[in-house]
Amino acid sequence: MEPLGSEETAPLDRELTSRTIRLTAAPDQRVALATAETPRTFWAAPGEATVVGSGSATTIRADGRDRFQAVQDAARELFSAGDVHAGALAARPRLFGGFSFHDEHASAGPWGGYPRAKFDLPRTQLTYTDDGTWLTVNAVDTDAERVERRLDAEVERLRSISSPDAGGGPPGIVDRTRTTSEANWRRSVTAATDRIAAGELRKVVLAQALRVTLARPLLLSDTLSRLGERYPDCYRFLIEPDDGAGGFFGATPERLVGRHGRTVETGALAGTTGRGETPEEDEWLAAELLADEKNVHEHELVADAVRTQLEPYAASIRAGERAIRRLATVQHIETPITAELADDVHVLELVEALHPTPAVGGLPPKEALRTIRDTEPFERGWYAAPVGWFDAAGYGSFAVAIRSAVARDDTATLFAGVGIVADSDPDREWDEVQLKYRPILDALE
Ligand SMILES: C=C(O[C@@H]1C=C(C(=O)O)C=C[C@H]1O)C(=O)O
Repeated sequence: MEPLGSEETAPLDRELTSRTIRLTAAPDQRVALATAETPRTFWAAPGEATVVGSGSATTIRADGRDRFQAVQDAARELFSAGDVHAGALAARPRLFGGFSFHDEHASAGPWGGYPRAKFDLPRTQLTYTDDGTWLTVNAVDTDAERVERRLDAEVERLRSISSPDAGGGPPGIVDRTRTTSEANWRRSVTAATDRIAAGELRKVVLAQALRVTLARPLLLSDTLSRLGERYPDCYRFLIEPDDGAGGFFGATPERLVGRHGRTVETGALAGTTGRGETPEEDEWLAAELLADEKNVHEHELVADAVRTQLEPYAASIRAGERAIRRLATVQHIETPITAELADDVHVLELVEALHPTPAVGGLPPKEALRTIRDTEPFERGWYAAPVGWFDAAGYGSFAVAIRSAVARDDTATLFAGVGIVADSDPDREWDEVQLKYRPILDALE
């Protein structure tokens, strides 16, 4: 990476020190997360190393309209002067976090402690790869000797952890409150389809929130482990505010964008049906979905928008075949899209260009976002927004934070949405929202 500041312009007290060691024995991911300091980080993604982060060596926050650029600038400064011995690529320093869905976002209610952008450099990071587990200790404004002492102490601590019991299953749900009644939903969907018919909109994704009261406190380490059993091919994440109160977590099937070298991987995921009772019924539902004009149209709007947004950056773009993505509770239409970059473009620039795709926003984007703001009676917060990580080179991986919830004390707020197009039926869309709550509801009740 091209360092931005010279020795003089990069103040010494921002210097990053990072040390890594390969562990011969490591606690499993659930135990590592259960015993981590707040704010904790968890990231598990298909084809990637799994990361458990403990505490924060430094936090980058941005609250302005230029939040994507502001995070990139702060990270460039952080990474410009460093004493980094990573040992393995996967164990290099990375910033983990995300953004709010809307540019205008209020850090209130369940979203207290969530600014418009926040990324943590974990103080201690465990990286689980196919060929071993690595421990990394990061620090800013500390001398190398202290960092090395912390590394030794952390190896000892990890060796002596006795496994906390898995908390005895899901916490259970004692009460539920919907943000949206069926009557209001019908009115909102009909208003949206009327506007689509009038040519003011082409697609809008409307969401609902569901607040549940839990019978017992939620153990997020257990919850993420349960989600991993049912959704091994999804992006599982946990982000916490600085004080650790109010974790945002989920298991999402949707990649926003990944960049490694000049290769960009993204895709379109939109169009939904349920799962069958038997393999034959699954196949029948999948075939029906792929042949359904409304769902294919809804999907193609997303695929076209992703290709168009990537074009200015790409030397080449390739879209794969439309296919079925089968999950434990639903089936989606998916089109993988890959591109080769013409230049060295930071992954956050691609995140900004793509978010929100019409899979979670709509078309035209501005009109759809205004409709979402005017219609939804709750704050989306970080729901359906980009979550993930990036490194000093501007490489990274981001998912769309759907199939998610934010939990605080004995409550959790779940979110789920659906794409509304011209011939959407309010009752069917209502049922689809309920289906999309299932991954998180099943992990809680
Ligand atoms: C908005 C959500 O899902 C999105 C909407 C889909 C649809 O309308 O078919 C499918 C997958 C996601 O892109 C959600 O799960 O909350």
